[in-house]
Amino acid sequence: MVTNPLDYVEPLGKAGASGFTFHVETSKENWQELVQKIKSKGMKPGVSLRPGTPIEEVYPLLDNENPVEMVLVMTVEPGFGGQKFMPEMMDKVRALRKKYPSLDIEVDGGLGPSTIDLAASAGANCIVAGSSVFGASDPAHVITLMSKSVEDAQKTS
Ligand SMILES: O=C(CO)[C@@H](O)[C@H](O)COP(=O)(O)O
Repeated sequence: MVTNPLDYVEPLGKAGASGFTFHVETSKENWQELVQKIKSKGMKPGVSLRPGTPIEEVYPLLDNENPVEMVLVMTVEPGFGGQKFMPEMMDKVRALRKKYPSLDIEVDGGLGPSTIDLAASAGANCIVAGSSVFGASDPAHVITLMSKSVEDAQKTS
């Protein structure tokens, strides 16, 4: 999480990033400028929200003629890996999936074999996982398991 995302759009675009996600909490005044600049650099714009931020705060960024294309629901406070997944954040994922059936919805924080089904069944289709993968004896197995959970949930939704 950075407080001045606009400063990073150009360097990340030059470095070859394909997407750029900024926090709604730090971008209330300039999100439209941010989205425009991110797209002009060939990146996909996304918006993220902290656990204490209501989901309604991202709706204006989606219900817009130049919308963000992904929402990242933080399932821990941003800052560091290894924190505990907050299952109550799945209400936000469910609300988003109901309102925007084809939106990319990402979750980040505490995702692993024991929490992936909650996120997948709520409607998340992009998963950020740190410790559960890098701390596993068989990281490929954990990735396969989580991918399957998301794919299976999408088939039944
Ligand atoms: O860095 C953060 C949040 O800022 C973490 O949420 C990681 O992005 C994922 O780490 P794990 O929770 O999977 O260990």
